[in-house]
Amino acid sequence: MKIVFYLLALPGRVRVAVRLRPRNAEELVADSDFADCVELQSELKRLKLRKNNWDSDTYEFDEVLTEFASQKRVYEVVAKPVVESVLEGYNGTIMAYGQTGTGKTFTLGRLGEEDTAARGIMVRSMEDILSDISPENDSISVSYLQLYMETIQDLLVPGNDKIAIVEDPKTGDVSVPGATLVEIRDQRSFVDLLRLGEAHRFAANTKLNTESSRSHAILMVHVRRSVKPRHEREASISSLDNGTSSPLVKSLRPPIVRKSKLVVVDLAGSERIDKSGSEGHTLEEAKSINLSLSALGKCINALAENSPHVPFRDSKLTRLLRDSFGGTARTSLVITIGPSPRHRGETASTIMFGQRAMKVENMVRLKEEFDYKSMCRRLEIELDKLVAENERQHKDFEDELERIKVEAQNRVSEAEQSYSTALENERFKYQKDYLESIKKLEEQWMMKQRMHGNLKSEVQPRDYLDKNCNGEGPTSSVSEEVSEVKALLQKEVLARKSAEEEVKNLRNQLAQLKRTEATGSTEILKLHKMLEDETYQKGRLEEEIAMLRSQLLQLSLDADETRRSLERSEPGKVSNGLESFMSQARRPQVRDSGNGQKAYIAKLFEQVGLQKILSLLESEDADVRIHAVKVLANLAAEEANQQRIVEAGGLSSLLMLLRNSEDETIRRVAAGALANLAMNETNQELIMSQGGITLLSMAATNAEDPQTLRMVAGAIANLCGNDKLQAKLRSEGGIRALLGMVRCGHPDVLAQVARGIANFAKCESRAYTQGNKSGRSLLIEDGALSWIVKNANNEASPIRRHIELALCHIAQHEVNAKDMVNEGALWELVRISRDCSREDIRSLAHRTLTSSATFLTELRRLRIEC
Ligand SMILES: Nc1ncnc2c1ncn2[C@@H]1O[C@H](COP(=O)(O)OP(=O)(O)OP(=O)(O)O)[C@@H](O)[C@H]1O
Repeated sequence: MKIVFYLLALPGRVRVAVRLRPRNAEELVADSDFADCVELQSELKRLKLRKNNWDSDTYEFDEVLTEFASQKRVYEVVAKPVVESVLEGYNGTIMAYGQTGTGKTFTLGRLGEEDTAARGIMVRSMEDILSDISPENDSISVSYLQLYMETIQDLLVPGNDKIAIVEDPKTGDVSVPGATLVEIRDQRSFVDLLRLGEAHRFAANTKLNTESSRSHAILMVHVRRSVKPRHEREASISSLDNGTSSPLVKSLRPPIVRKSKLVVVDLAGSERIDKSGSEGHTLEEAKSINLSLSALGKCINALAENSPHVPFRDSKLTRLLRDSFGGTARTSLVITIGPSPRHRGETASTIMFGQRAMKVENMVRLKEEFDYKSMCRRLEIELDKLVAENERQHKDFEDELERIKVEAQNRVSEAEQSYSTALENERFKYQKDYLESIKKLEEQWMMKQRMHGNLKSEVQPRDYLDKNCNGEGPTSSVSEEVSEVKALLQKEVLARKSAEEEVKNLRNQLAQLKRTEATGSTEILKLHKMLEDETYQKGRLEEEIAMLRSQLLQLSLDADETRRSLERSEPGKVSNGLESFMSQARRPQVRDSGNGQKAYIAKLFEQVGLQKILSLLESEDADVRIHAVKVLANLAAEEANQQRIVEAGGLSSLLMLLRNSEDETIRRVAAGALANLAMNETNQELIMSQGGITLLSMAATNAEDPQTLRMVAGAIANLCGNDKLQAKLRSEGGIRALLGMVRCGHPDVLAQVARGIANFAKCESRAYTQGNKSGRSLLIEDGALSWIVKNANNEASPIRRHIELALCHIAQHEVNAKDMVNEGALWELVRISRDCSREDIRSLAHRTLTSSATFLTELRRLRIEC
């Protein structure tokens, strides 16, 4: 998608210069006895065309260039202004028209290689272009075409015959997308290219058995320049980008480019229109030249006469030049004439062509477009970087995983090793013990045998051992040892099994770890986000619970206190009521819901009395004051209580708290209570008359806590909805206080600010309609418009809806239209009229756009349909 902005549209007439060629050798001889057919008065910019010896017609041109005019001067008056405006971003056309041999190619196409003073317009134009652009940011490319017999030929790549003319239906811009485009980096390469083009033109003409004057040569120079985004150019909007944008955000902002085009056209010799047949050219060729040049003449006639139909489609030449005549380009035409009286007819017709062309008005336009291509390139680089970074991190992760795996394996094999060594040692130890025991038994047996002189007995030590091992006597201890050893062995076997089990588990865990590694990072991110949300929610809930608990507790304390003080003043009279409140307050259903609490407070209000609650606002005890103001705020939330609160002086007390209290909670709750009271029109006036807006503005400046700011903004927003208070509210700083609170950025605060602005805009709109207001909106005066425009498409719908309404209200009055256009509000109105989900706002925006002359002009200029 391409987004094009049209920034400036200026009317510009086609400029026409006439250039006289000096007599050539033939004319010097043949016409030696005759005067020139023209007389030039260059200072007066006049040309006299002789009718006969005594009479002549006089014509005025934008420039009259005599036969002595240098190529430099011709460039400066004919081409330089066009080249300069091409460099500023406008399209430009320079064209030469005239009879064959009168110097069109001399004027436009001379390369001036031997004599630099002879350089023509094409070469000089490129010199100026190349010296003005910045090679790093800008680019120049060129295509060179020939139009012969209604066929477009590519002079840079002769085989290329697929060149169509494309007209942009919206902008009217003409392009030839099939033409070869060659990028130009220096003057040398451009001159080489012109030479190549001329060679191809010559070859093509030879092949077609024609000559140059029968074809039109068209050089197109495309200039593409980067421009700073408008907001960088206009320091006034610097708040939009105060250097805090991240590089990624910056890279998402597409650069802006200006694309312009310089077209230099060397037309075919004009006399062919009349003489083609008589000079023996083929009928087809003559027809073709006739067709294109006479079509051009017809278009110029139609444009000069402001005719509703201009026959651009009659020939390829006129289609190609559509934006040069009556279009968006700055156009300069040089008509070339010869001096010979023999060609007076052709000269006269050339002069008439020039005269008519002078009447053609163009509307030159500056356009910029977002350079999505280069943004894409930039994003691709950014993406490559991110991918590389991601790969690097992935590799680090893999390496780390591998390291942990190796470490785990090492530990496992170490454990296995130490386990088997320990097992081996144990086994060895027990075997040793066992053998020693056997040895001991054998020695005992030997000793016994010796003692009983029974050495010859048949019984062998091994039998003795066996017997003892099987049963009673000294062998029983050995058998115990053996079974102990067995048990130990058994234990070791089990320990080994469990170690093996553990190793297996560790391996499984490693495998598991590998499997989950792919999804691991996204899961962690998700969990992280969930955790953050949960923590935030938990914090809020905890805050709410703490507040409710403290309210509940304090209510019972207050009730106690009130009861005691009432008992002291009117013993027995209200004690039953307070007793019952105390018990109610302690009953669990009080905690159940807001409704239960409200009912409880209402009953407290009934029975304890408002005066008592108000007197607690001045209590010595800060906690008592806090809870008294909370009770009051709860009461003020009920419309039924509001009048009584105000009559009892509650409004003044709340304002006093807002002014004097050093406790943020008290100020917050007092502002909340004021916001509730400010829903009623009478209260609004009372609040204002008691300096409420100044106090609320002070609170808005000093508070940091979003909840306090929300309450303050809510109170001011309600006051903004009162038609009678508009001027006072603004003069006492209400609008600025509202706008100041947007610093907090909390969506709840922004929603209240937006509501206040919408209320204010609605009242103002009513005042305009009733004739009570003229002049710019006070919101604009106080600088609210840029914030409004910036937030008109805020993603939070409560903010967006209020702002959309505010914009529609402000836009309804023509006096605001210019500021709205300048601040970019028009785009938002167009968006609202197209995309807003609420039909009433959508149609309000549409009505507003179509009923304002300023908006309609701007929309037309920007070619936006509404
Ligand atoms: N202002 C001038 N001063 C000196 N010589 C000129 C001037 N203009 C044209 N000539 C010479 O006149 C001859 C014809 O000029 P040129 O080829 O530019 O005419 P042309 O209008 O382009 O003709 P064609 O329509 O046939 O292409 C050339 O030899 C050129 O050098």
